Amino acid sequence: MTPGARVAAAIAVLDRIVAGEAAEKALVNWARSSRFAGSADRAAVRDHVFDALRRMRSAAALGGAGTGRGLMLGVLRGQGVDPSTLFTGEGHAPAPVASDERPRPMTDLEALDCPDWLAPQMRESLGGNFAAVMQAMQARAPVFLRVNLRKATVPQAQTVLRAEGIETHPHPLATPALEVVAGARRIAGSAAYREGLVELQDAASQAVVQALPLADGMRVLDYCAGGGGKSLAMAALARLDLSAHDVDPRRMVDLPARAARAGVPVRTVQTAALAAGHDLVLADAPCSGSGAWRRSPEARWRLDAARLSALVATQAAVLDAAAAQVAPGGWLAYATCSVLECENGAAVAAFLARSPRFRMQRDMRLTPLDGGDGFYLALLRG
Ligand SMILES: C[S@@+](CC[C@H](N)C(=O)[O-])C[C@H]1O[C@@H](n2cnc3c(N)ncnc32)[C@H](O)[C@@H]1O
Repeated sequence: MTPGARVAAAIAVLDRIVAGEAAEKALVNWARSSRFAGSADRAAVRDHVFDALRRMRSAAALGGAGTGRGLMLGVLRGQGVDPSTLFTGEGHAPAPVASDERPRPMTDLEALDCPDWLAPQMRESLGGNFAAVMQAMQARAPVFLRVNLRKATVPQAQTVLRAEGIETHPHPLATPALEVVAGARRIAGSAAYREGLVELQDAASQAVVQALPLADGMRVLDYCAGGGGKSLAMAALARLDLSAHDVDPRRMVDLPARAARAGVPVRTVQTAALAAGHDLVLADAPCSGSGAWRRSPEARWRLDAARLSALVATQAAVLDAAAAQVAPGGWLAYATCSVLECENGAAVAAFLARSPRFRMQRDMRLTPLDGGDGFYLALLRG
């Protein structure tokens, strides 16, 4: 595909997303109906689409319309690319830019790609960092790996990765964290990945696990395990008696194979089989994902006030249920990948007010300005 044809494909995919289709589904549907597209084409179209989703408001203003075409015009203008070099009308490229397809002025919140309704809460949560964090979330997220310290040291993993064309730098957010600076698309096929030397995991997610008071022999429950990213990271740090649980056990289907590849023991547990008395329970609760909007940019536009209140209610229920699994004197660790205080400090304050058995020991707030996703962690002792 020519660069112009890739832009035209992104416009078609964006039109479907604007009409309500989920981004991943729209991309898969496009790829299925475009067998001529190779992997480099698919990657380029995906990058265009996700660049537009990260900047939907500012791109619409720069492109003069909120359609797929307007968004792509705006994305290119925002990147300093003259759209007329791609909108040529030749072959499969989009039609030439018309004289009325001009940028229009934008508000401060449009320029920051912040939904109007959420701005007051975002400002209150982020204080003086509001604009800088919103700007950081307009960019692509770095790719991070977690070195599995059970199998390799950080320099050893770097050497193996380099031999496969993957260049990395250690990242200060967490000891096993590597930022990938070249060759990211080779990771999934690399021996280092297949043999469990490294896992894909955001550096802030790794920092959250590193901040947990883990020690050999502890009985630990990952209460909201999902795919088990944090279970695996915990198991790599200490020799634990570790159980992974999720209200939706289908999310954990790949976990036994991932644990085997990593060479760590993780037991998956159904809700009915949960047995209280854990030294540490991690509740990595479902949340708005407002710290991870670089990675999942659609979430920013799909969130609304009703969904946010429902999430806060779920977080309260998760905290109460997870707390019941903590042994006397044990730890309850509450985490979200949100930067919103209603899901973070306020959720924990409300929990502590109704659960006098627990005391706050420390908490940690990370934003994309620290390099990884936005994350919150509260360590409570019961
Ligand atoms: C943020 S994700 C977990 C991500 C995972 N810990 C990781 O690091 O890859 C939240 C998970 O909580 C689960 N969940 C939602 N409600 C829950 C509940 N009431 N009890 C337990 N898990 C729940 C969801 O199914 C989802 O997999």
